[in-house]
This record gives sequence, structure tokens and C-alpha cells, in this order.
Amino acid sequence: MNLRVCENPEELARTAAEEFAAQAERAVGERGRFAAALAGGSTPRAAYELLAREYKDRSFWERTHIFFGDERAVPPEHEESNYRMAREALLECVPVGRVYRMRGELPPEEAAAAYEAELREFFGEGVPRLDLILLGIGADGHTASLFPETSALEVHDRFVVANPVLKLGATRLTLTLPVLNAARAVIFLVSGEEKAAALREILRGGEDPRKYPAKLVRPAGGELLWLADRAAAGELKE
Ligand SMILES: O=C(O)[C@H](O)[C@@H](O)[C@H](O)[C@H](O)COP(=O)(O)O
Repeated sequence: MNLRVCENPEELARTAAEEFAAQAERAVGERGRFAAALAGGSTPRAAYELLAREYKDRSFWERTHIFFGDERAVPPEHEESNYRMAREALLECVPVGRVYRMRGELPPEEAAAAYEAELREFFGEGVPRLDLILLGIGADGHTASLFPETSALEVHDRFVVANPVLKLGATRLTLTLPVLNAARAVIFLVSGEEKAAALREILRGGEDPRKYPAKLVRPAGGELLWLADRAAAGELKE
């Protein structure tokens, strides 16, 4: 596990964009394509916008396939849609037909099954192995839509599930831990003081991982990089 503390959110975005591009170049160079899953929420938006502004001419986009780590059960034009955020911030760089959206407008179980089928078709047999998965964390230690004490944490035989989240009063679509842990590289982007306690617990604490699901993300044969700004890293002893 590698932790890099960035001075501020701007440096976090810049570092994240650099790492994304480095992973893309490496994947295209080694395998002729780059398959990445984007994080939702608000933190990654600045990094996506930076990629679209300063990396849009890079040749790796021609070989890039974009997936999603999770999605809300809403249509793509909804303000809460992770796809909408990514479309506005980044997806103009990605060739048509290379963005694989979780279809939040469908009944969640149907959407999860459809996305699982898409993953199987793209990646073939076995657990889908993405080149890069970007993730965030909530102040409660969730990541993607793997929320504390939810049923999705126990799923090991499927790649995408509809995860009922009681405290949200909603069902979310999410990649499961087997997929997150099969990635060649996982990068967490964590910004803001409100994440500091969770980050300390995830990286240094001994609490039950079911209470802090981000602890369960340990890619077996891949890289794990935590990018945090100084505010989010405020409770980590240097
Ligand atoms: O759908 C989502 O919201 C994300 O996938 C979620 O896991 C997010 O990464 C965290 O909740 C952090 O969100 P912020 O970046 O908005 O703090």
C-alpha cells in the first residue's frame, strides 16, 4: 500500500490525472488497450476535468474503455448520476462505444445482471481484471457502493450487484470486492477534513472491516495507491 499526501485538492487532482495517464500508457503499451473504472461522487471531478483539458490529445484515449465502479439507481441525465458527472467532466475524450454505463434507469437487479453480462463479454472468463479502478471513500468508510454492514460485502460469486443501502433509503449498483481486488491498479482519491477519521481508521485502525469496507480493498496482484490531500490526511501520524 502506498500513501501519497498532496498539499491541497488541486495537487490531488493533478496527481490523480498523472497516475491515470501513466496507467493508461502502460496498459496500452503492454496489452493494446486500457480498461478503467471511474469513481463517482464529487472528489474525482476535478481530476476528470484536468484529464479532459490537459491530456485530451494523448493517444491512449483511442484504446481506452471506461467502466464505472458504481452507480445510483437513477437515469443517466439525473443530477445524482455518476455517469452524468463523468460525461460532463471527461467522457468527450473517449471514443463512442467505449463507455460502458451501468443503467441506473433499469430495475436495479436487472441493471446489475446486464452490467455483469457486459463485463463477462468484454473480459472473458474469470473475474474481470481492470487495468485501473478509481475509488473514493465516504466518511463512513464505504467505497464504490459497498456500504458498511450491507449485503454486497458478502458477495464473492458475482461481479456486479444491486446493494440495498438502508441508511440511504436507496439501492445502489456496485462492483463487488472480487472485481475491485482483481484490478491491476487501484487508486483511492480522498479529499477533505470530513474524511480524516475514516482514513485513519482504514489505514491504521483495527476496527472490523465490515464497518469500514474500504479496508477490504487489497488488490492481490495489483498496485494500491492512496492519494489524500493534507486535510484528509490530518489524523495520520507522519
Ligand atoms: O457513488 C458514489 O458516491 C461513489 O462511488 C462513492 O463511493 C464516493 O466515491 C464516495 O461517497 C465519496 O464521495 P465524494 O467524493 O463526493 O466525497
